[in-house]
Amino acid sequence: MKQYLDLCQRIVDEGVWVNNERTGKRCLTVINADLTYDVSKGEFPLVTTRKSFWKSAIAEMIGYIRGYDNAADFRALGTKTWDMNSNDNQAWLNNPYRKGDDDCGFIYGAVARNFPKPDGGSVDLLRNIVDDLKRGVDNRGEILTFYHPGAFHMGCLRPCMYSHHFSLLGDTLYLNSTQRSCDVPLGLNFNMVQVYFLLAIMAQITGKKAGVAYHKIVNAHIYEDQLELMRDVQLKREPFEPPKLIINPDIKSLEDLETWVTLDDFEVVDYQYHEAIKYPFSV
Ligand SMILES: Nc1nc(=O)c2c([nH]1)NC[C@@H]1CN(c3ccc(C(=O)N[C@@H](CCC(=O)O)C(=O)O)cc3)CN21
Ligand SMILES: O=c1ccn([C@H]2C[C@H](O)[C@@H](COP(=O)(O)O)O2)c(=O)[nH]1
Repeated sequence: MKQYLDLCQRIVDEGVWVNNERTGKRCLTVINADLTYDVSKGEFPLVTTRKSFWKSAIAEMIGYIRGYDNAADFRALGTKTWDMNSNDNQAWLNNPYRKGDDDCGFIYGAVARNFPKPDGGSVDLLRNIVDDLKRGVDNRGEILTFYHPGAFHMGCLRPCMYSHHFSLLGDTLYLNSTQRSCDVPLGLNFNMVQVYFLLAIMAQITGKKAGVAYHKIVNAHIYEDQLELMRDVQLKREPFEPPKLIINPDIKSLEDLETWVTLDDFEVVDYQYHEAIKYPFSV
């Protein structure tokens, strides 16, 4: 939590205004931030200086794991986060690849579970990583990537947290996640939860101990219409002690995550938080 608040304060104090063409808004921006979550110690990075809808964040990551490409599927799992990007962005609405209402196109997990090979066919990156880790193999390239520049024109948004690199030291699993672009008031609130969750659940389904997750952010920004709420409301609040994330121990495989798992399999205990803040969302 301190790491999050320090980053927010750094943007307020040192950020540079940058015009963003896609959204037509200005963003107060810094370059490079490194956040660390010790999953072995249960350091769940949930924001306490406003109510965080952590279930939405976990639902989004499960949707990526399942390879979803449709906002209706994300909604059925428990998150509305893809509604606006799939249905409210004019450039995407005009895109001939859009298959209809709620279609997100070729994004995130849809790419990673079906990564096209230049010589034909595709690779299921996640399946391969899970199979390797289960056998105790780390080939120094256990990289779950959502980033395919040759397919950007076929999706509603380029992936922001685009790479998750897993490593084994003995039977302890580590994760390095990289994010190219970060909406600190809204997106990061979810992305921190997702990095922690991804390491915890991958350790659980591969039979390894969870170690540390390292979260690298390149462009960290606050949109102009979010700044006042961040500077004058959220940053004036005192954080509470962090809560704990409890995951159903019956989740034992990638197939479990793909089939029967719901948000009822996750619980957050001892979550004390300040009241919700509604930050504007830029499509
Ligand atoms: N501008 C922008 N920022 C983002 O963070 C973002 C995107 N676009 N596009 C793709 C996804 C969608 N994400 C989202 C979308 C909506 C919320 C949001 O509205 N959060 C509210 C309410 C959440 C809820 O009720 O479940 C929040 O207060 O956190 C957060 C992240 C993260 N990503
Ligand atoms: O997981 C996510 C997804 C998206 N974001 C934010 C970061 C940016 O504000 C926008 C994406 O815009 P680009 O023009 O494609 O950079 O969404 C996030 O923080 N986390």
